[in-house]
Amino acid sequence: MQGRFHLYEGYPIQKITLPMRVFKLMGVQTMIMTNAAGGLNQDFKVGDVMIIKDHINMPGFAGVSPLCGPNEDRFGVRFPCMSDAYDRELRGLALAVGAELGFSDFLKEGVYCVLGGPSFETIAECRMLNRLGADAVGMSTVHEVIVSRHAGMRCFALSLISNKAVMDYDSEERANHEEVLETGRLRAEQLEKLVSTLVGRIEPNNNAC
Ligand SMILES: O=P(O)(O)O[C@@H]1C[C@H](O)[C@@H](CO)O1
Ligand SMILES: Nc1nc2[nH]cnc2c(=O)[nH]1
Repeated sequence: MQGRFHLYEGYPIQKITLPMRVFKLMGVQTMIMTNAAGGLNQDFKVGDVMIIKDHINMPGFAGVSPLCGPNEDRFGVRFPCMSDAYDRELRGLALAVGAELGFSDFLKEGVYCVLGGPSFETIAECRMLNRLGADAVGMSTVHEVIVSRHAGMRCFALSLISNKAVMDYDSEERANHEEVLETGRLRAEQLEKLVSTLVGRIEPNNNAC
């Protein structure tokens, strides 16, 4: 996809995730997703690339899920499991490929938390999310992962840490979209190399539904 839809743009969540079901019908077995995210983990630096190992679905806590409504049995079960949402094998492969490419210095693993946006987080929100176990915060990806997993596709996702979440009341730093875009430009070539090399190494998913 060239870009994606977001909740903050006003789309119903089922429309945001419709492309995943189209991909499933086209025969796609493995979804690879990327996003820009704010770094909550104090060990993360701007420009780090976080392999997502798990997520916290904040809108889900409030009953906002792409799977709300009658279940589409053609795609998957009513109550899909999410404890293995981010494929362990693909995460391992990405770490290995990243090491081969000399990217280990900026390749991390962690937990992504999705919020609705479009406002960036307050300092209190960042502190809370960090204490809850999130390493990065953003406005996408999780809904897409949920629908992909529901349909039996494997998922792999990367967060580019485009800015550091502000956690300190004395800080002069302010989250802003220009910094997000600039960090994206700086890492674009390496991210492209990482993903294209990874794709070249992925075996077909023989367990796909
Ligand atoms: O689509 P992603 O999650 O990569 O985009 C993030 C969330 C907002 O669209 C934007 C904020 O700068 O970056
Ligand atoms: N919610 C959120 N989304 C982002 N996308 C890029 N940076 C950020 C951030 O700091 N917070």
